Amino acid sequence: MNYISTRGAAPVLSFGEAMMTGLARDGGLYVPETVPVMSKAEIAALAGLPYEEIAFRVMRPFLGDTFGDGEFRELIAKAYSGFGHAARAPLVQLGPNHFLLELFHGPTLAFKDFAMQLIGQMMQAALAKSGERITIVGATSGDTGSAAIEAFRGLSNVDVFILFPHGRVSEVQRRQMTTPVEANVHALAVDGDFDDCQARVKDMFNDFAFRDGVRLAGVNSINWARVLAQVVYYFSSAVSLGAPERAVSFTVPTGNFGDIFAGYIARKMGLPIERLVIATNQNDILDRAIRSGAYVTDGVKPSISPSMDIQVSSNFERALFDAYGRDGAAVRALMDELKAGGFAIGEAALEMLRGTFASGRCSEEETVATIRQAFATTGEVLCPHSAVGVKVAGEHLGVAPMITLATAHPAKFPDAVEAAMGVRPALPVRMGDLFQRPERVTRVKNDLAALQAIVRERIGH
Ligand SMILES: N[C@@H](CCOP(=O)(O)O)C(=O)O
Repeated sequence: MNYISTRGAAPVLSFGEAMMTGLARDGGLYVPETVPVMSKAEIAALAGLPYEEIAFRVMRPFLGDTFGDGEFRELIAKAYSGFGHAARAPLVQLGPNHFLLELFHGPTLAFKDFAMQLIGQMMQAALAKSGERITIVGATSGDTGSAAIEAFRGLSNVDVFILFPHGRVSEVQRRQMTTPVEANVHALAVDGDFDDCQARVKDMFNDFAFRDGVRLAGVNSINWARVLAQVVYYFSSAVSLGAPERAVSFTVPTGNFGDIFAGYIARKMGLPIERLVIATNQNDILDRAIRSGAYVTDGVKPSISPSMDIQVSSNFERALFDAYGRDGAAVRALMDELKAGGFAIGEAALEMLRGTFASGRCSEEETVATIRQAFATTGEVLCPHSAVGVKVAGEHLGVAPMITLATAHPAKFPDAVEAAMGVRPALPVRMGDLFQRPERVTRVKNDLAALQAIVRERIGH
C-alpha cells in the first residue's frame, strides 16, 4: 500500500513512513494510492464483533508490512484498554431513526482519543524499532491537544508541543493540556486563533532545516494514520444498525474536516452511506462552500463550540484532491489561492462534492436550544459540538437511519452546558481534581521564529 501527496510532488511512502512524516514535503497531505474495498460479506461479518476486532479488519489492508498481524492486534488492544465503555463507541437513540454515536468515552473525553491512543501505540512501536527520537508539534482548538498529550506524556523519546489559541478553549480543555506534570509535555498558548496555530505548525514542516533538525512529527489529522483510525467507528456503528443490508447516513460536527473525511473513506471502502452531512457552527466556511461553491475564509469567530472554531479545514484538501480527479497540480493551485483568501470550486468538482456531502449550519442560539431540547426529550446531555450535529442532522433525516457523531463529553464545556440547561455536568471521578492541579503553560506570540526557538531550547537542539 503506497501513500501519495495531494500536491503530487512528494515522495511516495509506505504507511509507516507516512505516519512518521505527517505533512508531505510538498506541503500536501498523504492519502492512499488506492482505497481497499471490503465486500458485502466482509462488512456483514463485522456485526457483533468487539470494537478492537472491527478496528483490526478495517485498518489492516491500509498498513502494508508496517506491523505484523499479531503486533497490530496488540497495539489496538492497548490503545482501547483505557476507555470507559465496553462498547468503546456506543450508540444511543435520540428519536425515530436518529441515533447518537458517543465518541467521548476515551481518556480525554473526546473522539480524538480513538485515533490518538492508537497512533501513540503505533508510533512508540515504530520508534522502538528505529531507535529514533521525535518532536511532535500539534495545533489544537481544544480537543486534539489533550488527546495528544495523553497519548505521549512521559515518553523518553518523544517531546510533545501543543499550540492552542490563548483564551479560546474551554477551561477544562486548557487544564487538560496545562496540568500534566511530565517534562516532555509543552503547552503553548498562542496569541492568535486556531488557524494561526495550524499555519505555524505547517510552517515548521515546510522549514526543512528545522523539520529535519528536530525530527518533527505531526499528530493532527494532517497525519493519515489519524484519519484511518477514525474510519473504524463508521463501520462499527453502521453494522449495528443493519449495514450493509441497510444504508445509513452520518452527520458530523466539523472543524478540520478529518472526522467526516474518515466517513468518506468508509464509503469508498464499500460501507453503504447515503449522506455525509457536514455540520458547522457559525464558522461556516464548509457549509458556504458546499452551498455556493466558494471556499472563502471569513475570520474565526469564537463560539460556545470552540473545537470547531476553524476556517481553514486542512482535510478539505484531501476531498478536493479526489474531486479534481487526483490532480496534484490543480490542488496546489487552489491552496495557493487560499493563501490570498479563497477560491471557487470548479463545476465538476463541486458536483462530485455535492454528490457526497450535504451540509448545514447551527447558530449559537440554536446550539443552546438543541442542548435544552435534547435533554428534555431524551435525557441525553449534549456537548455544544454534538448539539451542532444534532441540530443539523434534524434537517437531513430521511429513510436511512441517521447517526450523529457526539464528539465530546459535555463536562468539557460545563459553562456552556449549564447556561443552556441549568445543570452543570460533572467530570468523571478520575479527573475530579483537575481544577486544583497547578498549570504550566508558556504564552507565545503568533510568530514562527519565536515558536521554533522555544522548541529548540526545550529539546536542547
Ligand atoms: N478540532 C480540533 C482541531 C485540530 O484538528 P485535527 O483533527 O486536525 O487534530 C481540536 O479540537 O483540536
